[in-house]
Amino acid sequence: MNPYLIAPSILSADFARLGEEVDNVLNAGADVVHFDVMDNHYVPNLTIGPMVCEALRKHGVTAPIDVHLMVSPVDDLIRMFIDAGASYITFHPEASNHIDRSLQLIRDGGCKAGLVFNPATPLSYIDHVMDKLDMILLMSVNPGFGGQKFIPGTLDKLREARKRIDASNYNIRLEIDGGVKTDNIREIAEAGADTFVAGSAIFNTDDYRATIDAMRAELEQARRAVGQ
Ligand SMILES: O=C(CO)[C@@H](O)[C@H](O)COP(=O)(O)O
Repeated sequence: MNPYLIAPSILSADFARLGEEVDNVLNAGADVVHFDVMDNHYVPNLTIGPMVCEALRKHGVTAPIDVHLMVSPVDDLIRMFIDAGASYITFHPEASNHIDRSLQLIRDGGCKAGLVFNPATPLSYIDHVMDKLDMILLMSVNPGFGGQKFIPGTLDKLREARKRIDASNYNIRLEIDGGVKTDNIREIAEAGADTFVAGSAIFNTDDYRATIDAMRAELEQARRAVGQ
């Protein structure tokens, strides 16, 4: 099993102080910067693009930047985020005209590639592209906004995805995004996730380190429970 990674979603950060917010959350022990890109077309909201990713790199961020594209179409932005310094690039399969080609584009650009599944999107999209995946991201809310409630049915979907990954020969991260909090992260990890996006649960607290430490303590319990 891969080490557990905590990936704060900067959607809930103070955008007026973004560089400082990212520094603070990384200094508080976060592993990955989760970067939500919304286009007011695929989802009903508008956020940040490749210029902001590049600005974070110029600011000195060396941690992995995990770019979640909630856009349609995807290929032009994939190219731009490769150039902007992304580490992971994930997209929604129904937003790409050619899923295999878009995944290959990401890998050819030197980034790790992944597919994202909305709560009602079937996992079967992974069937013929497992060899091109570094990450599967399950949305546990409908995409577009931070601060929503975790949809409990996602736990079964996580178990199914975990089985599929373990039965394959590939090292694919299983990421969860939406409504992840200190009081449910353990159950989510026990269902099979290894990468945890949390926006409001971290950025809406005064003490990022205390929140991340509390999440890690829960994850440690999960690790014991799943026997890793
Ligand atoms: O991609 C999204 C929303 O579309 C997420 O990354 C949210 O930003 C997570 O926020 P919280 O539910 O953790 O507040």
